[in-house]
Amino acid sequence: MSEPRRLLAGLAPALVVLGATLAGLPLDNYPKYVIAIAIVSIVVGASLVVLVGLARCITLAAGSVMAIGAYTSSLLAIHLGVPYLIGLAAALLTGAIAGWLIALPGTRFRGHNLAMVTLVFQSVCIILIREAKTLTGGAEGIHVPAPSLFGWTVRSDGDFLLLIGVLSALAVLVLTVLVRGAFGKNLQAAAGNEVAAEAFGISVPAYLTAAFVISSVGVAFAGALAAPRVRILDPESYGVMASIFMLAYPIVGGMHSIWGGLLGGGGLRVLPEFLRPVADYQELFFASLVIVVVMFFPGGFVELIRRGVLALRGHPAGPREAPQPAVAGAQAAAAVTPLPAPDGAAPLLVVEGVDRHFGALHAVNAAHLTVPVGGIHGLIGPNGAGKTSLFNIVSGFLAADAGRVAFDGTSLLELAPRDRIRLGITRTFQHVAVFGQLSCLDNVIIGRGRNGVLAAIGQSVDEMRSGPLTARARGEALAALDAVGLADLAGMPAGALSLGNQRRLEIARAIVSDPRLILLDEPVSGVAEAEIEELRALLLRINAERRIAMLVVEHNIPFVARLCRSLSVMGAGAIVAEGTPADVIAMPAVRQLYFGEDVAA
Ligand SMILES: Nc1ncnc2c1ncn2[C@@H]1O[C@H](COP(=O)(O)OP(=O)(O)OP(=O)(O)O)[C@@H](O)[C@H]1O
Repeated sequence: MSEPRRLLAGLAPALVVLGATLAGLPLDNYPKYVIAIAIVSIVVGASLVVLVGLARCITLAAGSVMAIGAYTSSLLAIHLGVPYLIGLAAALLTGAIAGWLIALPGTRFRGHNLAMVTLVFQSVCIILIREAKTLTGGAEGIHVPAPSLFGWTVRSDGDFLLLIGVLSALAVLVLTVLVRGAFGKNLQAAAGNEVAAEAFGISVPAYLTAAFVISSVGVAFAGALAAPRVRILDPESYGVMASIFMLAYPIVGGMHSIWGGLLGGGGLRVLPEFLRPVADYQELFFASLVIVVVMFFPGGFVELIRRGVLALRGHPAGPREAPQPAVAGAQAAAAVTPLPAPDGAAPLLVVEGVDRHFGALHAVNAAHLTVPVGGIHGLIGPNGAGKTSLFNIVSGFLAADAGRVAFDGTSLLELAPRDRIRLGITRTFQHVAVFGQLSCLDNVIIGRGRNGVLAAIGQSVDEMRSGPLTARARGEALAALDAVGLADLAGMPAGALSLGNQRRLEIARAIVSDPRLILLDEPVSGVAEAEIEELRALLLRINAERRIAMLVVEHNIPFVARLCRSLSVMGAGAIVAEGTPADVIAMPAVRQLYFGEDVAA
């Protein structure tokens, strides 16, 4: 996408909100009111896209969070005479606290358990507001004074529309930057595949907490914006039905883009105006709409519009993978052979005396192995031998009971998986773990490993204006994609690639951070026979050109034998043989253990 188009795409949702505001100003009072309330719902919808769409966390607490924003700004104005803008800022703060409080238990649960957690928060909040009568006016409600800013008292419907429209456009702009930028992409990665996300420096709990906080800040802000316009605040308006209605915004609009929030929030808020003749059946209509969307258009209105546009352009099927690109050098695959082991290469990864029990089962028993700098070491063994357990201990996804795992002298056992990338260790996965909804380019950018929450927020701002961080990240990622022959597919959603290309994408993601060691977990599992030799050539080329060491767990013995310079064989949790592939595979004990051959015969 060209730079002006990228900027315009980032600004477009906020411009639509401003456009709706300007279009509403000449209208009568009632349409002005409807548009103002619809714009507030757009802010709610866009905020919920962050939590419900990108982070895939269900919430039934949006009503209470909106109430928290509304009551914060209003009570400060009523009881302390706090100016409107400071009240709005306070609503952002209480919204953030509410999001953080929900996240404390919320990040540990998913699905119906999370729904229950948020429902409890919702109920407790509404009960507290109702019972704190002297402060909040209780169930009877409390009158909110007209806000005033810099001497301008906001009274008329036009004034309210202008105020709400401008501030909402700002909120939508901020949310757009976050959703479209590195923060939104990393959040989708965290929600899509926690293990892969953690392996590339994305702290899943930190991102989910940030999603709860950002989403709650947006919803509370919307509550504070709307409060003076609705004039009387009462707790029942923010009850569980309101929460359910708000949850429908991203579901109906579309969960993965800010436009879903706009279409869902704005659309569902305006729809009742068109349903007035059948007002008694409104709720039935809404329920049916949600069911129809979930069943037939899980991508919501956004998906429906996208399909329509593609159909008009004559591409009804959406993005498709182009014919398989040739990997540079693949033609010469058969000629690529492992280099001899680097003479006297220093040990890079050292595993010593590692133990792991599962109950009475001794799954890893005093295991040891060494991968030298620039070496390619294979780990083989029959099913259940303990290879995956040992691999997971090395990659940090399984704790060891005893032993030592050191990388270039640094002990790894105390490090979280996401911290290993900083040392220069990356990995691929037995079951390919690309982030399917993100483009190949974004998958590889995540592989750079600079994925802390604050860094991603900074990167999101940089991406909006295509600053130097973005240019560098894209340049490095494109180079890595080029190295594996996928540069032409950079913009393609990773989930649309063939399995062989997803394996290559994983390799690009693993090499982009310039690691010193890649842990390859069954790299040719499920790959078509014809592509295995290409992948072997690719790995050998990467090893030779970038001097990246590799530890490979694999069942495909011919592949391992032609890729690796040294092998360890596991049997019943222990390392039972090691040496060059030719020597190891020729050992009678290994043939018996691995291939079940009768050595005595
Ligand atoms: N989380 C777990 N809980 C209990 N037992 C486990 C667990 N993970 C592995 N095991 C057991 O530990 C032993 C070693 O399993 P592991 O998966 O490490 O072997 P493997 O060599 O990788 O096998 P495969 O090649 O089939 O993947 C097996 O008996 C397995 O059933």
